[in-house]
Amino acid sequence: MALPTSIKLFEMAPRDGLQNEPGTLVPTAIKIELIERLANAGLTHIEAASFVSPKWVPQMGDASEVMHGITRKPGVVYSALTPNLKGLEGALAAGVEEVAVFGAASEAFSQKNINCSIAESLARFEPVLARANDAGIRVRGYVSCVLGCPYEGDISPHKVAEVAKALYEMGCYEISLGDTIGVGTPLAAKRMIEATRQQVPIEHLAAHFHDTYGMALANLYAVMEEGVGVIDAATAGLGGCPYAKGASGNVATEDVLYLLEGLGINTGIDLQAVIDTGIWISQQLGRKPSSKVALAKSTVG
Ligand SMILES: CC(C)(COP(=O)([O-])OP(=O)([O-])OC[C@H]1O[C@@H](n2cnc3c(N)ncnc32)[C@H](O)[C@@H]1OP(=O)([O-])[O-])[C@@H](O)C(=O)NCCC(=O)NCCSC(=O)C[C@@](C)(O)CC(=O)[O-]
Repeated sequence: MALPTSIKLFEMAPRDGLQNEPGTLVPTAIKIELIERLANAGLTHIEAASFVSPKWVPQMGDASEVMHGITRKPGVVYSALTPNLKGLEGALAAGVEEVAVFGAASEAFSQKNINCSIAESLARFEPVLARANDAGIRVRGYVSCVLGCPYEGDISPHKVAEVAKALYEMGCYEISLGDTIGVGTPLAAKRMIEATRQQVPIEHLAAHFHDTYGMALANLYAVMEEGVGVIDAATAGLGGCPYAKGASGNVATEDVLYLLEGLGINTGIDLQAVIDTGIWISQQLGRKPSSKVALAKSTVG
């Protein structure tokens, strides 16, 4: 199948990128500056915060302050994770204009991550969708562990399709399919998409691939060939998941942009500005960006 002619990038660094940062809390001002720099670089969808329990994910404990603190750029959607009604109410009070619920295709991961079964999570999301609908905001849905689980191992593509379908039928406008621990390979990624697109139209599917085994770009190319046109990525390749030990961050935004430029797919995003932002945030965190493109195009290496 031909590759999509346009790709929407969903930037994850402020949320998925920072939620698992070890050590001291990243200052709110740094998070705000990161979000503003990303918007200025041309990213139009930025997952900015997470309204989850601060006991579970301390780095996201200042979600409200972050959302209140950012200067919003017209045309940019600043979204946040909301696992339940409490999170949604916090997000609404902070002026969030799009939220996301997050489930899993693995029972064990669901328990570790959000302390309930898959069925309980779906039941918990129903009132979140209803309230968000009343408030006039869109809800994205995530499915974690679509290509493998740290506790259960292999995950059936049919289980992924089943959970994605439930979220879509509940009203999620887009379903982001997470290779949470980055174990996928291209053929497995294709098979997972083939099964899921039977239940959810391909234009409502997004790829959210972590790069633990260095396969994320290859997997993205494979699912783009299946028609996936939305990609989640984190500048500097920041991140990991608190409930998936050893998992590295999302595929780096810089690397995805370089791939897309090479394919002649224009995103309107300024690659150099993203590289600079990745170097800046990595310096704040005391490390180098994990983006190969950033390292190749700069002197930080
Ligand atoms: C879902 C819960 C809250 C259930 O946690 P729980 O303990 O089962 O919830 P509860 O309803 O029994 O409440 C317990 C306490 O948490 C509070 N609470 C309850 N809800 C909230 C809230 N929204 N915001 C703030 N506080 C909250 C609640 O008020 C209470 O406070 P206490 O009375 O003990 O002081 C918990 O398990 C949690 O916060 N988990 C966080 C999971 C998480 O953030 N994981 C990382 C994101 S998912 C991910 O990274 C994957 C993804 C999306 O990127 C895709 C991929 O890569 O695959």
